[in-house]
Amino acid sequence: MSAADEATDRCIAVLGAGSWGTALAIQLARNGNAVQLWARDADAVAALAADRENKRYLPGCALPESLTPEADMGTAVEAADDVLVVVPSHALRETLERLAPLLGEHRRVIWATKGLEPESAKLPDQVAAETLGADRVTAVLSGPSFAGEVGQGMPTAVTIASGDEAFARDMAGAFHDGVFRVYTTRDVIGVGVGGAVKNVLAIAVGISDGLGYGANARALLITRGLSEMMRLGEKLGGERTTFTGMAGLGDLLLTCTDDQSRNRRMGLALAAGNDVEGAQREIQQVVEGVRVAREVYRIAQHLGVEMPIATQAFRVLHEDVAPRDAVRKLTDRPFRSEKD
Ligand SMILES: NC(=O)C1=CN([C@@H]2O[C@H](COP(=O)(O)OP(=O)(O)OC[C@H]3O[C@@H](n4cnc5c(N)ncnc54)[C@H](OP(=O)(O)O)[C@@H]3O)[C@@H](O)[C@H]2O)C=CC1
Ligand SMILES: O=C(CO)COP(=O)(O)O
Repeated sequence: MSAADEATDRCIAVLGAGSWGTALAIQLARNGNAVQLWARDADAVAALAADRENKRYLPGCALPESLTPEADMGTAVEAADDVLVVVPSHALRETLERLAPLLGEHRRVIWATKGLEPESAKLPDQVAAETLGADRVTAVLSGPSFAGEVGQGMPTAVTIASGDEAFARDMAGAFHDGVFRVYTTRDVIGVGVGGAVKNVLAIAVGISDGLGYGANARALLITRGLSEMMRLGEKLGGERTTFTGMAGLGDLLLTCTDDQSRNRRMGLALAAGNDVEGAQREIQQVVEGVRVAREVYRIAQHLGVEMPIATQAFRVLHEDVAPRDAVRKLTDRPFRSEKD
C-alpha cells in the first residue's frame, strides 16, 4: 500500500495558494492528509473549488479530493491540527499576525517562505517568534523544489528544520513518500539564510548568462556565491554543513541553472535591457530576490561580511548600475586566496 492510500487523521491548513502553497497542499493531500487551502482572495478560492485546479498559479495539476479551498482563515485553521504558511516574505508578518489569535494552544506552525523581511532584514523565524511568541513550536521547509515539478509528482527532496525534533519528524512524515523526500535538521538559521540568499545569487547568474558570458562564468558565480552564502550564514549563526546541503548548495544550483526559476529569469530579463518593474510584470509571480537583495546588502554592510556578487546584483536591481558594468566589477577584482 502506498502512503497515498493510507489516509491519516491529520488535517493541515495551508495559508497561501500561490504556486508553492498549491503544490505543497497537493503533496500533503496526495500523501493522505486532509488539507484546507486558504487564499486571501475569495474569487480565487471559488475558482479553485470550481476548477479543482489552480489555473492562475499551477496549471495542469489537479487538486486531490481531500483538499478543500477555503476563503476564511479562521475556518481553515479551526479544522486543522497544524498550519503551513506559504506566502511571500513581504507578506509573512501580516499573515502571521492574523494567524496568531486563531492558533489556540496546540497548533504548530511551519512556513515555506524563502526570504528576509523588507526593511528589518529579519529571517522568517525571527518574524515568527515576534508574532506567534517564542514558545510556539515552529519549523521551516526549504530546498531545491520548483512548484511545477512537485505539482506533477516529480522526484524532489527538501529539508525541514526545527528546534523541536518531534515537529520536524511529524511534518517530514506528513510530506514524505516515494517521490517527495524530506531530510530534517535543527539548523533553522542556516536553512533560512540559504533560502534567502540563493534568490539574489540566481539573479546574478541570470544576468551573466543573459549577457552570454558562458559556462565558466556561471560556475564561478555559483561557487563563489556559495562562499558568500556561507560567510553570511555562519556569521548569523547557521551551521557550515547546512550550506552544502539541500537548502544551501542544492537550492542554489537549482535556482541558478534552470529557467523555471523566476529569480534567474529576472536576471535574464535585466541583461536583455528590461527594467525591474517591466520584468516583474512579465513574470507575474513573486521574485523574492529583488527585495531580498536590498536586505542582504544591508546586513552584509552592517556585519562587515564581504559579498561582492550579491552586492553587484543589488546595484543592478536598485542603483541603476548596468549589468555589464556590474559583471566587470566582479571580474576586475584583485587575485586572492580561494579560502578567503
Ligand atoms: N514557486 C516555487 O517553486 C517555490 C516558492 N517558494 C517560496 O514560497 C513563497 C511563496 O511563493 P510562491 O507561491 O511561489 O509565489 P506566487 O507568486 O506563486 O504566489 C504568491 C501567493 O501569495 C499570495 N499573497 C501575496 N501577498 C499576500 C498577502 N499579503 N497575504 C496573503 N497572501 C498573499 C498571492 O495571492 P494573490 O494572488 O491574491 O496576490 C499568491 O497566492 C516565496 O517565499 C517563494 O520564494 C519556495 C520554494 C519553491
Ligand atoms: O525556491 C525555488 C526553488 O527551490 C523557486 O525559485 P524561484 O523563486 O527563483 O522561482
